[in-house]
Amino acid sequence: MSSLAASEVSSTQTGLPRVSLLQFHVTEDKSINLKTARRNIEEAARGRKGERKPELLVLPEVWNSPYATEAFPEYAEVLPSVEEGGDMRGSESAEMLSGAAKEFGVFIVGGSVPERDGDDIYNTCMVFDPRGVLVAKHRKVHLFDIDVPGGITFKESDTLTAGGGLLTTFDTGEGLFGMVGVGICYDIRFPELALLLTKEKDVSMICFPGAFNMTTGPAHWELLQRARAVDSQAFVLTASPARATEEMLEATKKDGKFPPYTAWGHSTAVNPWGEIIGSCDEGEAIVEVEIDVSKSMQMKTNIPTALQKRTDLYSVEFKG
Ligand SMILES: O=C(O)CCC(=O)C(=O)O
Repeated sequence: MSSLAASEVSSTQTGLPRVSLLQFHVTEDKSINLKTARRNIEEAARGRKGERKPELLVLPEVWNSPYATEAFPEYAEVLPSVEEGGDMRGSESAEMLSGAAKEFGVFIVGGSVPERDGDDIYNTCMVFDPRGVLVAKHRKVHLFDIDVPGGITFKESDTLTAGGGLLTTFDTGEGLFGMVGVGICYDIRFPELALLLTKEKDVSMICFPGAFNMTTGPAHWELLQRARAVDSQAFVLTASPARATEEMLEATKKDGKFPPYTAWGHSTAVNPWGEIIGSCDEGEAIVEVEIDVSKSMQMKTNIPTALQKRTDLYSVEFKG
């Protein structure tokens, strides 16, 4: 069981809304993953004694399945759609997230899970509101296909299809976080996505469930979050799976079913000024932070880059 790390939490009770980032271990056993996620949601949603409870939780990328292209088709579920009112019956992961959101009265950015839709498999994030209603669904737009010799080779497109909807948002209301955007992991490398979320949807916060690795994690994870926060002038929040222990990696190798994946961890929250306001290391953790959304508006007013674009010379265009 993970625990709230005191050093990661603001000690003052300011009355500002809060967000918790959930970082937990993922195994090959889906039923264990579901229980672990549920237990972490419950622990995070209770908050710290005597302090305001978090209003929004963020789970990691691919938390119900091993992070392996071979595993995605096997673990994929038919997920509800926002348009059809969110019928959860095809998905035990959606059912769990929706039930927990309702029980604890909290927004849940449900990390991501493999989604089956006909012959296609997507890497999909579902967002539930405090009534347990599915309010947004983001299919990872930019697939993680990279080859860094001596580092990491990964090709999500071996089994996944890229999502076709770039700008995924949900509204939490003015008293909380306003408009919130969603991307998944590799999506964070594309500044256009964050810029368009600000330009078209005026978000003040962007959540990126992610699972960086031991090559690009130390080099780029924090850098990309701080960069996206500054260029979109919004809070950036990430949640990663906890890094597998040596024991867990050995067991995965011995079992031989799926190649082991070593996540970088380090779930992090960054404010629009580019400062880290909460983070953890590679182990299981719940990172709880206060969010003052007025900081996003302040940045947009004080350093009005959105109004100063030389659109006569260049543009970043949304094609719908
Ligand atoms: O961009 C990276 O370096 C890692 C991305 C990743 O792990 C992912 O998209 O799942």
